[in-house]
Amino acid sequence: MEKFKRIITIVLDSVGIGEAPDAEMFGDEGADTLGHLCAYWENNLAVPNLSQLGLGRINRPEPLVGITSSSQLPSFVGKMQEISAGKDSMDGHWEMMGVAVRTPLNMFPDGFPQLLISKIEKFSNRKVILNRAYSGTQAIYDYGEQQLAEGSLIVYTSGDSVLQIAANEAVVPVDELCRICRFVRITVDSSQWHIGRIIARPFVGQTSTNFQRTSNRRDYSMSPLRKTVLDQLVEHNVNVYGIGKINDIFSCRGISEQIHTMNNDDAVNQILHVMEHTSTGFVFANLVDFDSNYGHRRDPEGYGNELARVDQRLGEVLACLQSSDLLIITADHGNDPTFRGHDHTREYVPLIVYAACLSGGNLGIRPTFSDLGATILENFDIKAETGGQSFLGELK
Ligand SMILES: O=P(O)(O)O[C@H]1O[C@H](CO)[C@@H](O)[C@H]1O
Ligand SMILES: [Mn+2]
Ligand SMILES: [Mn+2]
Repeated sequence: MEKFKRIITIVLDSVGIGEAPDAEMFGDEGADTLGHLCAYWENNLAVPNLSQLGLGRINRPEPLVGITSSSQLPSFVGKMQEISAGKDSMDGHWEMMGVAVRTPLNMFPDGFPQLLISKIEKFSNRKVILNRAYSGTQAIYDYGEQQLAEGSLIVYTSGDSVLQIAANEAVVPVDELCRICRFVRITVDSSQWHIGRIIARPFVGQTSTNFQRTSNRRDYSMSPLRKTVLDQLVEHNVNVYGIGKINDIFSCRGISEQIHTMNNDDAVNQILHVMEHTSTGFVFANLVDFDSNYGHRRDPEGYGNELARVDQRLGEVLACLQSSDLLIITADHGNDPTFRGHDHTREYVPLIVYAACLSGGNLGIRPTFSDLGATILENFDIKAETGGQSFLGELK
């Protein structure tokens, strides 16, 4: 088969497809983002495009309620298992791009060390409040009024290796919050703390009843430990278009064009824009709203509505595909909106691969997300170690 001129990979952030074999180690046995979502919606989850792309053909213990197991499009489907020590977005995306982090990064559920907090307070000249694991929306609900009155910084974390700082845009301008987060990134990088991401979480509003987070969120990730598939592509003159938080997750490395987005709808607009204006390269897009607005909020109603909205827009992406394009749809981890707690869940992720020239088939269970990166490199004739096995040869 001829190689593809362009590969478009869309990451539906947190749309997992059932507990991974090691879910128990994460306290996530029984988690099943898509399975529980479909069951919650009974037969009313309207995802015709994902269904046509073979979502219901992915092998799993129980069929997805209401999703047809026959599909008209000749796609290849499967699921991928994560080998990274963590189950955060950074882990998932890095592993897809050939860099699995096998040593766990540090987590601080009971709060970050006083030394780090003091450094943040000294640099920012602002007081740090909260400092422990908390839901981000609950944090601004419970502490937002204090933060607004004091001009302090709400520092919190989760079940991931993240340090998040929430502050009202009215008292801590976004630029200043980002400057503080960059300072924390540099400070953490030159220490023993090993934290995956520092995240700026600006919000607006006057009282706890109307506080709202804004799209000015910024993630400051560690720099990838080794060369990623993205680095390899750019070095070999293959253009990489990073849409959504891709740029943040890869610490700006290996990306030819960085496209920030406001929400999932905007992300699809940007995908379509890039597709209309290029015909070669690697388009890598993340649709974060499933995770941040619905998964962490344990909101299956909102999650399903969002999946239906994105599904509808996938119709536009399909219509825009050229004959030399390969479309890949996957996810970076689970975040079951019906599960206990409010953290990511250790799950398989779906793997849907479509091009008009294919006859369709099954890719089985891929033992690492890195199979995706290996496939991309092979397609662009680049030889480099990813830790994964390319499935390019299986696409017929
Ligand atoms: O509760 P919110 O602020 O959405 O935070 C979530 O966002 C982080 C990044 O996905 C996760 O680690 C989790 O902490
Ligand atoms: Mn994610
Ligand atoms: Mn998340």
